[in-house]
Amino acid sequence: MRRAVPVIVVSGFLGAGKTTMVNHLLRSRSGARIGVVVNDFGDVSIDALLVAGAVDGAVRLGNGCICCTADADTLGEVLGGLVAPAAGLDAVLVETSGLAEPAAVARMVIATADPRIGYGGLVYLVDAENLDALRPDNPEIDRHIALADLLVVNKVDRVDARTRDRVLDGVRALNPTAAVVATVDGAVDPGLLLDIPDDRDTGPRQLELADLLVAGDDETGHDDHHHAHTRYESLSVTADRPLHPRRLAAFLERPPAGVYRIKGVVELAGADRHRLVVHAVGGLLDVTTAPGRRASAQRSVRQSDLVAIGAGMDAPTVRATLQELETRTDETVDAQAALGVTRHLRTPTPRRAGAQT
Ligand SMILES: Nc1nc2c(ncn2[C@@H]2O[C@H](COP(=O)(O)OP(=O)(O)OP(=O)(O)O)[C@@H](O)[C@H]2O)c(=O)[nH]1
Repeated sequence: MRRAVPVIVVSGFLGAGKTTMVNHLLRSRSGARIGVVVNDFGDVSIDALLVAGAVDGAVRLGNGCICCTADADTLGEVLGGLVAPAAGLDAVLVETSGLAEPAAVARMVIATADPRIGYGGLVYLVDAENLDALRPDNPEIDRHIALADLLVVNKVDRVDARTRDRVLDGVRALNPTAAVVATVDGAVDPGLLLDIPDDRDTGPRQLELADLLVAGDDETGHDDHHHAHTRYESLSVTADRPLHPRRLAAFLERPPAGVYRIKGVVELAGADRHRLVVHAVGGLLDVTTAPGRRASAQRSVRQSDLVAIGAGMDAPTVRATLQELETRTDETVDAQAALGVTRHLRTPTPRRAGAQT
């Protein structure tokens, strides 16, 4: 079963750099095909859409603020067209107007009840240059920062290092669990937001899951001094024993600070084992049954692979939490435990008579 297409809500105060970031992602040649829903079509350059080859994936949602003028049904219809398999999109970005209530838009995406649509999280852009001046008159900014799954502190080229660090500390204080990156021109690393497909010939070489891991460990220096701030980190584990469903559910629903999204193929322990593909962002889970059961020459079919992707993660804590997901040899897991994860399955596990799980 095809995974639901993640729909990522991009929000931020007027002029924070939302369109700049969306255009950056469209131009990034990541290999991911991205659809865009914008409040003001004029904001997204057609050039960028052409570069990304995602011309069919752009929808303008009337004039006016998305959270006031659209309801879940309207947005659901628009998104339904974009996530149709024929569109072949890997992700959809919903860029809200600068005055939108991001929680309302996120709720609309979640409320669409279309199994092809998955909520991809709330990305909130912060204007590093103007945050201090804006906060007193716009108290909602603090609330929006607190709600975000990923905070992009943009325009750091417009402030000195001390101000940048103060703004970063300030947003972390308002939202201690979100992943936080500092950017110029919204240049977030696409791998933080998007799954980079490995089966399309759109560049010299596509990033694979394994590359994400390598990218996270690669600390080679770069002359671009912003690079270190904009890159994501990823941590992974491979477990030979099945994972404990309750610990896995807790990890997916309440990931450690700095983790933006989690993905993996997991084998659950319990009387009725399931091999599942899990994706999580912002505590929302997208769980499907893993396709096929073939083990490759190197991999055991019982193995679980999990990757946590984020920015500003405490690596030892995340790694330890990942490692603790594996069941211990002396541990028994009751059959009910799996429900913590399987209740998030979008369709029931197909069963064959006598099938062993
Ligand atoms: N110096 C600097 N300018 C930036 C940066 N990011 C965006 N800008 C500029 O800031 C202005 C606003 O950026 P947009 O991307 O249009 O911001 P927006 O959040 O989409 O704006 P609204 O749609 O009006 O809410 C543009 O002129 C951008 O070129 C940055 O990191 N540094």
